[in-house]
Amino acid sequence: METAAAAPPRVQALADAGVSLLPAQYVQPPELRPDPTTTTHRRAPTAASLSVPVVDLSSPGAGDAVRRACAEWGAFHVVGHGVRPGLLDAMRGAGLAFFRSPMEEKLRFACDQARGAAAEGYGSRMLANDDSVLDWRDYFDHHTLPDSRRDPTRWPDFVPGYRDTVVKYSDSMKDLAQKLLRIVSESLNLPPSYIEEAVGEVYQNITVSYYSPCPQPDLALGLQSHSDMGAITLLIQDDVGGLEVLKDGLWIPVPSLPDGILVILADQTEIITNGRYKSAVHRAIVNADRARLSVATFYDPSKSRKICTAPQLVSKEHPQKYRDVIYGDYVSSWYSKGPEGKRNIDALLIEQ
Ligand SMILES: O=C(O)CCC(=O)C(=O)O
Ligand SMILES: [Fe+2]
Repeated sequence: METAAAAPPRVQALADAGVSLLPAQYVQPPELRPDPTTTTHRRAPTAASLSVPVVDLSSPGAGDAVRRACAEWGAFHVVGHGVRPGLLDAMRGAGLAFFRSPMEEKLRFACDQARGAAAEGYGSRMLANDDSVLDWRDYFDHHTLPDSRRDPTRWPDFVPGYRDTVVKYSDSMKDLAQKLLRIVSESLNLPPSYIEEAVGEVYQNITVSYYSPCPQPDLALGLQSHSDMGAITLLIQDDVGGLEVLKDGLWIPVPSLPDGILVILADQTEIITNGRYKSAVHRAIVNADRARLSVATFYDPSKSRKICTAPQLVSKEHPQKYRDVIYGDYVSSWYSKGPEGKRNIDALLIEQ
């Protein structure tokens, strides 16, 4: 178990101190760097025509567009989603105000390392593993649902309106995630409530990530390559850019879309849909000039929930791909091993 003394400094403190060389703990191995010379995953040329699809949820063709986007990308922007644009801006604004506040204020809400890697609060590192390369990122994680986990007194009190904004944002993202899960279920000819019921009671976390300017951005990652572990993630970001999605071996930049929300399918949806829809592998790169902010809202099962593939999607042509899994076991395997360049979900593959 890690001790508080071993905790790395906040990335923002390193950046504010004006370090000109990236500390060794943050240096990625050559093959994982943003522009590696040796890897199968290259970055798309800047003018690449490939970009994450945009689906207008208010249009009659939304169902078909979601089906295509899920099958081809596992990630897509939604517009026409019905969420008040002012709420998206308020959430980004609250997050930014937190990170721009004095360090001693922020540290009053530091996550408790002793409570494990997924503890709520202000933190910097994800993996408990001491030898893993660190992300060039600080974050604030909020436990927002179910209500029994939601304790706003654990969230910043020094940014006016912060707690109220997070509560409103949480409720609104829950509604949108459920609407999307219904569309996703129907797009596979499952009953509309199928995936929502397979996931069970929603465990929602909201993570605000803050990527400080990085002295040597070519050597670092803001957030290493991963897929999200739960069912579905909804992400908003500012206009700085840095999020990339892996598509057919190429890293494709995901620009921010004003008022748009990025939908990212996560691993449990891949298991439930028998791999018809894949979780999207993504990462965040950093830059030397501008800090970047994103807000990810994770819609996850409870730790005790058993996740199983929909029998309707298993057939002779589509044999079951993944073993059933208790969600808590799935999460602990990730925290103990880390992604190691492989997809976590591969550990569940059934030999065909
Ligand atoms: O900052 C981003 O754009 C990505 C965040 C993310 O992928 C995550 O928190 O899981
Ligand atoms: Fe993610």
